[in-house]
Amino acid sequence: MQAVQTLLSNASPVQLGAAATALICVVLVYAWSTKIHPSSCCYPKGPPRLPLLGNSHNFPTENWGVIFNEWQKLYGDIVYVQLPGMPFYIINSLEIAQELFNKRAKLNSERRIGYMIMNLMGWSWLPAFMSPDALHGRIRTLFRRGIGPTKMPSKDPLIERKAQDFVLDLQGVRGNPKSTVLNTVGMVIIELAYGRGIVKEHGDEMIALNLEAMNLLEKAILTVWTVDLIPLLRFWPSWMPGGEFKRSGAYCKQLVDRIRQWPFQMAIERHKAGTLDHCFADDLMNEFGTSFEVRDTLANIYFAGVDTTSTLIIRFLHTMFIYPEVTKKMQSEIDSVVGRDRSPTVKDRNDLPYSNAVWKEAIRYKCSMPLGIPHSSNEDQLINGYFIPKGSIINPNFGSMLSDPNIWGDPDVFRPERFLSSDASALPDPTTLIFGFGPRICPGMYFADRTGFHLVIAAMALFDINPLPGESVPHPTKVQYLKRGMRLPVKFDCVFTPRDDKARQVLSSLALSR
Ligand code: HEM
Repeated sequence: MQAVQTLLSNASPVQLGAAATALICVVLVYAWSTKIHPSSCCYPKGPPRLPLLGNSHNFPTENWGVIFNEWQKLYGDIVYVQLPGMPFYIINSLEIAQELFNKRAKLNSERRIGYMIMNLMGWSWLPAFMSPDALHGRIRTLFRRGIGPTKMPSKDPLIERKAQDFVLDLQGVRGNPKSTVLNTVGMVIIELAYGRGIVKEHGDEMIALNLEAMNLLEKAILTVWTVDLIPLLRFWPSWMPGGEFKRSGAYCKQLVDRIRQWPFQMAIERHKAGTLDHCFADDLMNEFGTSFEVRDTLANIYFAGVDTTSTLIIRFLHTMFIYPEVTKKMQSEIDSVVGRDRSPTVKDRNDLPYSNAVWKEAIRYKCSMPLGIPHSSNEDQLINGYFIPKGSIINPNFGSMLSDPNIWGDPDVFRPERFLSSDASALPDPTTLIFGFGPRICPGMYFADRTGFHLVIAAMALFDINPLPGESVPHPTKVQYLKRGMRLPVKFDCVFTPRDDKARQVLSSLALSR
């Protein structure tokens, strides 16, 4: 203090004036950096916008993952896009995503889904679309009770039995194994939810119903609905010209209502009669009764789990197809741990470090589900000096995070060994990252990872994945992927050939035991 007084008494008026100006500047800069300025110029960079139309003209209608990665290279870790009435942010950096969705979870865990999907098509009960309120919290609790990390081991017998069906079905595949994988995962999920008896009697019908509703939802998500932009249209009579949106909404709603009610009623009847197998429905009804939350948790599992888990498995099998030398290494690890006389069990996983590394790398490499479900902000905020207004859509780009050269060094190289090196613990875990963030992180992640890994290990223990006769394995750089949200290979024509006589024997004895 003394020193300050001495300095002041020795200073000239000009020096005092300069010091005061500097002090005021420091105070103003501090105030500026801690206060949010809605009118500020500090929006992140983004693709060129047109007056009034914003980015409506150059926002992609497909291939989002690839285009968002190109934008990352041009505009950086936060990209700003202006859609009609909707500021849209693409978050390409893991660090920024963790700040926004984990540390500031209270500000950034909303969803913003339109009236058409929520009200007219009847999807407001899907937890992925709900606001993070008390009901959403209760449904997440039910998920934890049924398929949380401590519950999953009780599902191992189901997963192992279905893995046996899977390898038997793969024997017959000539061409793309997609439908075999989708059918297996669909059956695992429906049996997990409603039990073996219901699946035996109604499984195919339930899958068909769910698929139809899911296709309608997928199309609806990719459509800009006029009723979402002009709320007055909500009162437009469905029989009037232009009322098609109401009629197609009503059609979807009756499908969705059937998906929620019909299997649940069957499960209630069997539960009362004591004939319901041990399953998710049984666990939840024993603990929580037959509330609508229980019904909706069960009905959601198929939508949320089938396409996603199947995509991971198909992409893994395809990666093994194009990297046969990795398949060989994995098989020799499986042989040394499991032997050749039995099928792998879920518990074998802990003893398969190389196979686990391949699973992680297959999820990371050219990420199959590059975009999560967009979050929305419920308050104005600043991030790294950029402004995000309340009501913005904030979309994590996993594809960019999983191919960031600052994290991965050589992201375009398929190299499972990166997860076995001495500094592997510093790497993000793709088997966690792709499931999202904060209070909205995927509640099905333990199920998807456990089931997915076991199904692929069961397949790799017995089969080589070869090209069809007369064709050859495509070079990894020549592979093309679909331009949809789930990036499956455009062409995956293969044949699952039993590795040798030992594998044929295991398959024959499995077939006999059915
Ligand atoms: C490979 C498979 C899967 C992937 C990659 C995946 C990924 C995701 C992602 C990225 C989210 C959004 C997280 C966020 O907003 O930050 C999510 C949400 C969700 N997932 Fe999954 N998921 C998978 C499988 C499953 C399965 C098997 C189930 C159910 C059995 C499931 C149920 C849900 C639900 C209910 C939500 C909404 C959570 C909420 O908004 O609170 N998912 N999933």
